[in-house]
Amino acid sequence: MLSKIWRFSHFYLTVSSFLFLLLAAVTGAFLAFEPIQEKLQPFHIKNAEDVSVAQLINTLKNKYDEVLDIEVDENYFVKSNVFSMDVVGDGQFYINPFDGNKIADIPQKNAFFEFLTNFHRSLFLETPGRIFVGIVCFLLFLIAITGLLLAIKRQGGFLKFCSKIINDKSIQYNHVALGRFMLIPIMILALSGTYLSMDRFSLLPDTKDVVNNQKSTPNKTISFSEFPIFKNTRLKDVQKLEFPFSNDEEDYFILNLHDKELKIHQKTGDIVQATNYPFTKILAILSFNLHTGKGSIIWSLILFLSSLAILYFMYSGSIIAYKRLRTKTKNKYKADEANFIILIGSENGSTKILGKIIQQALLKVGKKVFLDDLNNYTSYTNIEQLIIITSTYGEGEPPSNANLFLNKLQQTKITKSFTCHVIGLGSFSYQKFCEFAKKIHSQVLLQDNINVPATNPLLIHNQNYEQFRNWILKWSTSLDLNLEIPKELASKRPKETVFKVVDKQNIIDEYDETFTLTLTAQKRRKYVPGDLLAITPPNETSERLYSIGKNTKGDLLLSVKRHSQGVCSNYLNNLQPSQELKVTIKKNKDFYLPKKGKQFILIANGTGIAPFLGMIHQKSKGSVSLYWGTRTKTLEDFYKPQILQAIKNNTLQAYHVAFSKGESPYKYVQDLIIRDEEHIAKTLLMGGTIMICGSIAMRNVVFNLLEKICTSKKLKPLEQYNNNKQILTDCY
Ligand SMILES: Cc1cc2nc3c(=O)[nH]c(=O)nc-3n(C[C@H](O)[C@H](O)[C@H](O)COP(=O)(O)O)c2cc1C
Repeated sequence: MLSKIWRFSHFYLTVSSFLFLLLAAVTGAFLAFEPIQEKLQPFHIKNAEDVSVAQLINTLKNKYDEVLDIEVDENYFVKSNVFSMDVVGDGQFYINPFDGNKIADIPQKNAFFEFLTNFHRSLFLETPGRIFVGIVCFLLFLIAITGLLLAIKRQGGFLKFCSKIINDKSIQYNHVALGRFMLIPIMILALSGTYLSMDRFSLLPDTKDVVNNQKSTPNKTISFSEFPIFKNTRLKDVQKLEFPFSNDEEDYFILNLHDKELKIHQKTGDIVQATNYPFTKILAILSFNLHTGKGSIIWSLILFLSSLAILYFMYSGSIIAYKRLRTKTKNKYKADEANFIILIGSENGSTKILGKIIQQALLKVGKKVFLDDLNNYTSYTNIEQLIIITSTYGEGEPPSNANLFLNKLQQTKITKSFTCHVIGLGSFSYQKFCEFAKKIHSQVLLQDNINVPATNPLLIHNQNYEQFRNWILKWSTSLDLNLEIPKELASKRPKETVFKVVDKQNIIDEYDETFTLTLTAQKRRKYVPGDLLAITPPNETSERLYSIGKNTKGDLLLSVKRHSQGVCSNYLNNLQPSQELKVTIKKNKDFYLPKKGKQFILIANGTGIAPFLGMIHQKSKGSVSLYWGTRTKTLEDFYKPQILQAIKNNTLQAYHVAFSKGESPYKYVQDLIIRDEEHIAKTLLMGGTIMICGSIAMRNVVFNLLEKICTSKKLKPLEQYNNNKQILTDCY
């Protein structure tokens, strides 16, 4: 509930201040350079800040006929207003505090920065503009606070706020990861701006603390440079010193320090009156420096980055909000009219899109369907089928629109029995993969009157649409429905590419048949070993994915096992050289040979060798070992020239093979792993990468072995290597 409030506030605060924030951030980014430009002016004299006031007065009095005042700015540049009958000149200028010489005239304020400053402060609307700017600045502070609370919630609590954020390549990741760095400076920026506005409109209490000292004795006259206060005060503590206007004893030196103003008797040097600035004024000075970056190049640069970060947050926030709004639920039928109920558990909306796809497809064939959040679960009068699709968050926690579901499931009396299917969306990067969907599935299994055909829920990694689509098609066929499910999730369809078959080789042994297709693209298309090729056989609706290999000429290489009933493998097997086929290339960046690292171990079984046949020709900075489990030597011979070529070119350093049906001391790829466990352990320890491609069964066995190696060699738990992407898999 609380997180809903934060999200709601975060969204509406940002929307309400959107335009000004945009302008403020853009102008702020430019203005951050003003203090840098000022600081880089050649008016700075080394150690000027350590000169005492007495020393400076002495120097100036000797050099000029009259000194009116001295000012020291945030950069410790010293200005003085002097009068002289001599050629040394008079007026106000920058001086060298060591010898009193003029360094430079005071330059005019840069017109560009002046324009921007006025716009930034008041939008050229004078007082109403300043009030508006002050309010928006306060809103920015609230936005930063609500954003911080949301980030804490997303990370699973305050203590985990600084723990690693799993990079799921989403825009939310960028939003949160950048937020962790930039929210604090943005808060300071917003708070100091708000404070300055309040100060400007005298909204802060102004309680001056004035201390009057006893009048001094008139006959004790000493020279200025001997005044203890001047001797003990360095320029770094001074803002301004005004000299007495006349010789009248009632005319004092007025010394403005950073925290107080002193009136000093011009003959005796006694402090006649000390006015401590109220704390609010000291804070206002601090706020000014923090908001403008005056006096510090580093802080100015941080302010510049914060302004850019605000712009990025506005962009990423808009996309996140758009995605959420796009998935707002609309229903044609009421809950009690519907036979199909789809309930969604989603935090960021992607799961909802899947629910909508089923909803639209069912509506198209005239079915009554109702789509809702899991939290709104109730008893439905006409329900026949319930489809639950949910993501998982935190450590196996429900998304925020599903946290009440399990309780409601227990409490709601089921008046009409129905069939239920559970689909979980999650990511292998998290320890508790699709945990919430699993929890739901185990709970619905226990309910009377709910028929659950599947023993396990369908669990989908990384929103794999293909897997989801295939499931829906199978489910709808079982209900005799002919649903039209779009082939691609994205509104922008990926480009189809025409490839020509340049070579085809079949390898038939007594066990089965494998073949390779060498394809060349008609138009130049960029692909990387590890990418996937999506092929939809003619007259078919669902596509099949194949890992892409690449030969030394840059042609695309497919390795396919022919299944006697397999529609796609038979379609591909029937292709002959010079025939064409249309395919789409899907980027699979999670399975590229990493650019960094010193050790790479590639593990494959069967046709899982395909992407590795490309990778072993890539130039990497480390040593690459290939482990392959295949059936017979005949099969190996088929791929061997490519492998030998890579060894010759020194892009592959080691190659190990096991034959499950041939003569070999090693039957399976896992036997090789047991043999080389030292090498595997060392690779993990040194930050190297293990890539696995092939069957899921092989992956599971290899994972078990890796787990054992991690325990016996006292490495970190396997999950950690998984999480930091030292183990990459592409299995089917
Ligand atoms: C902060 C965070 C925590 C997550 N925790 C898990 C988790 O524990 N288990 C899991 O399988 N997936 C986890 N995921 C992945 C999401 O469940 C997955 O990306 C899902 O597709 C998001 O769907 P949605 O956009 O509908 O919320 C997490 C994602 C994020 C951003």
